[in-house]
Amino acid sequence: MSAPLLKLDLSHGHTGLYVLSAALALLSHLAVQLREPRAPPFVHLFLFAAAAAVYALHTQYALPLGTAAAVVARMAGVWVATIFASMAIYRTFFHRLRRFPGPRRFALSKFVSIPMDLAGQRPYRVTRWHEQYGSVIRIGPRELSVADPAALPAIYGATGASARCTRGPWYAFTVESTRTSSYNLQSTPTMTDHAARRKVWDAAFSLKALKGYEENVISNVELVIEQVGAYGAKGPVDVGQWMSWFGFDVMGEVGFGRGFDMVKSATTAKPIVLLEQGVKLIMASGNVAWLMAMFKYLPNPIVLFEAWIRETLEQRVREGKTGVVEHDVFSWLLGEAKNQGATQTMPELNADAGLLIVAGSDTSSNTMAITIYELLRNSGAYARLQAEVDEEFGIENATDFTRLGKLPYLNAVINETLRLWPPVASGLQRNTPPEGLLLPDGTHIPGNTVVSTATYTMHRDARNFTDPHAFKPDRWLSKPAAGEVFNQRAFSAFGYGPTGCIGKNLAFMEMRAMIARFAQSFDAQLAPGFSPERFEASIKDCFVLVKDPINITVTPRRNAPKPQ
Ligand code: HEM
Repeated sequence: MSAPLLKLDLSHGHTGLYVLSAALALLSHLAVQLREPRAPPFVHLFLFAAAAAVYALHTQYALPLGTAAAVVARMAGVWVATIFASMAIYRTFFHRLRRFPGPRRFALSKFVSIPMDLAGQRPYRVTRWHEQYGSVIRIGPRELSVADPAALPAIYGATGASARCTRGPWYAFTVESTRTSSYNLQSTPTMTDHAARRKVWDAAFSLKALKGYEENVISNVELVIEQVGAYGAKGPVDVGQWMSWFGFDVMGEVGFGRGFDMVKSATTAKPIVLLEQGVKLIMASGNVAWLMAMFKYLPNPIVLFEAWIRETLEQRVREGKTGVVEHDVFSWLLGEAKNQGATQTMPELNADAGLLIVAGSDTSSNTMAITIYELLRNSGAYARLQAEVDEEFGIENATDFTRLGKLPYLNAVINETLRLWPPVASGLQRNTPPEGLLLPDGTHIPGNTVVSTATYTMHRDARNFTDPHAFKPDRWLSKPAAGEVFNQRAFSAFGYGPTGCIGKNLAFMEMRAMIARFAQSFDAQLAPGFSPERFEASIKDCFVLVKDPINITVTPRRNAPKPQ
């Protein structure tokens, strides 16, 4: 037996070992102070140290293996308890964010946020905290939430300190959870790299490119109208489900020429089932970096969806070379549309394909479904929309995108729905640069702080919108009356600045055509027994909005315009 590296007297028990664990925990805290552990190496180190300790106690101190393992398990317990206590004390009394108000528990650890995110309650809780503590609050150990519209340019703007911000840790987590481990456009950390990458995407969403997608959008809208008509003749339909199928079908086809045929088959395709499970995992586990990064080592929906994307894209690239595919987003990202090669690597393109499906589907489909819900829930709104569409289009199908863009009430109902139910409801995290950020109200946000604006909160704030919880499309149509407020600067459903939604125009194409054609084709009502209160309480923010079915009855229009 060789001499022990560290001489410990274990003849009077193991107290010395536990004191050593506590001391190591304090040293570990010092090592990771100001930074949250980000990646599995941290966990690997811990597991390696534990295994080494068992081995050393067994071989160097002749403890039986079982006893050595039990002692090390207790040492690990002491280590964990000490580091948590040390972090709690530091974060409460010494941290640079200690002066910001907010719910105390949430300042101690991101673990505390997991149940809230699993339940999809983040925007609602954050709103209550803002009401209680003010406009700038601490919602995590090194995280602040801001509910002041004037702060949007300061945090997300293209110039000044905001341009030196990087994407917050949540974006890195979404990358760390994948095996490709490649950034997509949205998660690209620095604003300079993002701007370079966005140029490629800009071409795919130019007016010329959008024109190429029109036919595809229209044929998918028409298929929904046909299917909802057929299924609606048999009984109530869940309009949320139909819009979701439509959203994915369009994104598959417009994205890379590969629809999922979900509207046609009235079933959810396997990759989409995986995706829906995966995004919930991201939302909940994204609070704790190393937890998220562990997922990629286990079979889980995210890596299975990733594998599907990889195969689909490889096939798309092969087809592109034969010149078969045109008019899809990837014809631009792959450089086919301009007869050039792709400027991005294959892992980057895979990551972007995943982003396209995630960012472009549930966002628009939730908005379409909830717009139809709001129109049916609010007396007279649906009939008013029908009248507007009839007046413009008569017996012609309402699919001319230029004319749809000019219908005031149609656009107002979509915007009002986005205000009440923004599909990206929680804040978009930024990491502040070393010098920090100055907000317009004079608040200085220290460097290396995670900060975001609270979209849902600002949309539901009576200081920005009179009667903020009511569906009132008219607020978008005329100047506010005396004593009323309409602060359009607070409306940030599509994000803000250079990282704002690139798909906004495509989303509006889909939403306008779908809602107008729906109103033109059907008389509709919320199904008997449907409870709006229960439905609204069911809406959760699980990275995408998750909600109960919206059951409605539809019948062909009785008073539709007739040919002259
Ligand atoms: C009602 C519909 C939509 C809403 C409310 C919405 C909202 C948003 C928001 C808030 C962001 C900023 C996210 C961030 O900074 O992390 C964003 C980014 C993005 N959206 Fe949308 N979106 C919608 C539809 C679409 C559609 C249809 C597409 C695709 C065709 C799309 C593609 C993207 C992409 C690629 C980004 C990342 C942009 C970047 O980082 O530069 N979105 N969207």
